[in-house]
Amino acid sequence: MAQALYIIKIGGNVIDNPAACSRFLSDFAKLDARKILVHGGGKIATQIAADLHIETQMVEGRRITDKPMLDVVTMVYGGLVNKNLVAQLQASNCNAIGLTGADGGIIRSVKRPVKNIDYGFVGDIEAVNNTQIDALLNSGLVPVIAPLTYSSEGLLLNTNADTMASATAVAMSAGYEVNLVYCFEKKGVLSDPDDDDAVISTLNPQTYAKYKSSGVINKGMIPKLDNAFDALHHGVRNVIICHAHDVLASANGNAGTLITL
Ligand SMILES: Nc1ncnc2c1ncn2[C@@H]1O[C@H](COP(=O)(O)OP(=O)(O)O)[C@@H](O)[C@H]1O
Ligand SMILES: CC(=O)N[C@@H](CCC(=O)OP(=O)(O)O)C(=O)O
Repeated sequence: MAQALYIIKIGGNVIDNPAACSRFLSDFAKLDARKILVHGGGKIATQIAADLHIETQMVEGRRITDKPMLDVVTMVYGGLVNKNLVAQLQASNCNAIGLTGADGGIIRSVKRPVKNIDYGFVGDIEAVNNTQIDALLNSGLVPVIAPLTYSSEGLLLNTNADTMASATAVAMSAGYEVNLVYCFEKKGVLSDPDDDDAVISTLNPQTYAKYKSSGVINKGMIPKLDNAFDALHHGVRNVIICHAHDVLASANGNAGTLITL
């Protein structure tokens, strides 16, 4: 059997909460396996853009990224967030290396074509260089990947972090048994939005369709789950959605929502 690899995605609500984030990072550092961290940071980008009097516009969970907004997300994701995560992991004896999709050419995308909506400098992933990522893992490094990609024309493009994690998980499945874990600020996918303990233990496409049509699953959870099912359809072994505090428990299958086909 191929070796296990954990690809863990951490969302912007946790990154924006210093206590929750440092608890997560200390647990992530303890995870004794090959691992990759993919991070978001949408909430901080929105705050810093507002400080600079740049308005945020989201359509179906995706940020409209004009040139001023591209500059903000480049500084926030590629700099502020990525380098702080790396520094904290280094302090926990985890040999992290921070990368955008452009570094080492690890994730290439194409600027999203304009149809009804012009998303601006947003990338749709075309290729993940699993050989290059594997070379980093083989040298004992832990990649920490920011939600930015590059195009063959040399553009830097804003790319959703859930999709970065899913595409990386699919590409790495060529050589590993990949466990993809989406960590956020709730205990899992909930069957009652007002009850933080109402965690759905297993979600398959049928139950997903039911909860989605009743409106129980909505907003950012819909693209996250679409990415989760997509990963399972393309060779990823396991997908879990759980609280950032439960990252170690989830690695042992004891927390969150298990996504199945
Ligand atoms: N049934 C549900 N269970 C849990 N969260 C849900 C559900 N439906 C919608 N959500 C929302 O989905 C959000 C997670 O998606 P998103 O905002 O994209 O998070 P992140 O930035 O962490 O990736 C939660 O903060 C929550 O508000
Ligand atoms: C194109 C697009 O929407 N990109 C996202 C990338 C950050 C992200 O996905 O952050 P979270 O995981 O914290 O939501 C954005 O700028 O919000």
